[in-house]
Amino acid sequence: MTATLIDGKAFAALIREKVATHVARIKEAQGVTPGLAVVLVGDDPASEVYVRSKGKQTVEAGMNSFEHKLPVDTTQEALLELIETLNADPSVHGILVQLPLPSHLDESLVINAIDPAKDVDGFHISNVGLLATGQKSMVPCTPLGCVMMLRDQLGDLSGKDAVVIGRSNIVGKPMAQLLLRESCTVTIAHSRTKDLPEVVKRADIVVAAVGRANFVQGDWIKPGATVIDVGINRIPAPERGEGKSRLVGDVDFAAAKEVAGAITPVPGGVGPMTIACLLANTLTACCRAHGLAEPDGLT
Ligand SMILES: Nc1nc2c(c(=O)[nH]1)N[C@@H](CN(C=O)c1ccc(C(=O)N[C@@H](CCC(=O)O)C(=O)O)cc1)CN2
Repeated sequence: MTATLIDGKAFAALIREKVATHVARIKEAQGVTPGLAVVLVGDDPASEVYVRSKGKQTVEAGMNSFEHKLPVDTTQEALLELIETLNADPSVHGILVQLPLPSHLDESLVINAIDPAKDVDGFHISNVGLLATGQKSMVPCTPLGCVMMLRDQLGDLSGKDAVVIGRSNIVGKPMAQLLLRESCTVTIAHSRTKDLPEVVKRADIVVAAVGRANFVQGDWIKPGATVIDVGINRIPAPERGEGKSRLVGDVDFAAAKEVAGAITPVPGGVGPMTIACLLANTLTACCRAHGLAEPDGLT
């Protein structure tokens, strides 16, 4: 059996189109333009690429992009001051601080300084609590993208057995909450889980978010299961030439695709959905701030 490939790149393009259409509508009808402020501290090359991409896609969707690049030795005080300013700025509907932050900065303190209504990453403790208690919140972008792809692939998710491998605050835990919201039966597995292959084998839905290249083996997958690979791991690829590398996920894709019913590739699966969902969250935050109707299917 060869699995259906879930094309995250194409799906993300559809989400961006939907966002752009709604943005054009509220600009025309209400004179409101959603604005996203992205804060980058330091010069991590991967973060610079993601931030550039966020700015470009924000503008392409018709929204305002405000980029704040701060030096690596920025103090906590200066960063908190910038966040205060952005919190108070009515043209900014979404604020995102690119992670990881340099090690001298306290990530939790910084994230929790963002106005929860503008927290388009959904990482603020208030949004975490709202999501966990089934209330309206801002939802973290990567898990939101995963659930959108699952709904598109499977329709109603209720009653499905889902395993999330990984318990990070950014992906694993919110992913589990979102699957619960969809009425799945959810297991969160992690490094101490006993008989992980057996646990995974029971699942109709497998979400791999462990950050270990090719960790999930093909023979762990239940035939016909849907596999969402959140991992982005760069590994050496000497076959491409000296010093070359390539991206792989947390799932052994070649083996898993022979067993699964559907699977996301890496690259081109979950990754592109992250930024598309950031645009969707920015639009949602703007609509909420102005008391406007929220677009369907983006939360
Ligand atoms: N504040 C945040 N920081 C970080 C987040 C986040 O959601 N909020 N997520 C990641 C990085 N990230 C966005 O910020 C991100 C990662 C990957 C992709 C993506 O499209 N990946 C491509 C491959 C890209 C490549 O070739 O290197 C793919 O998987 O196809 C987009 C966004 C950490 N920080």
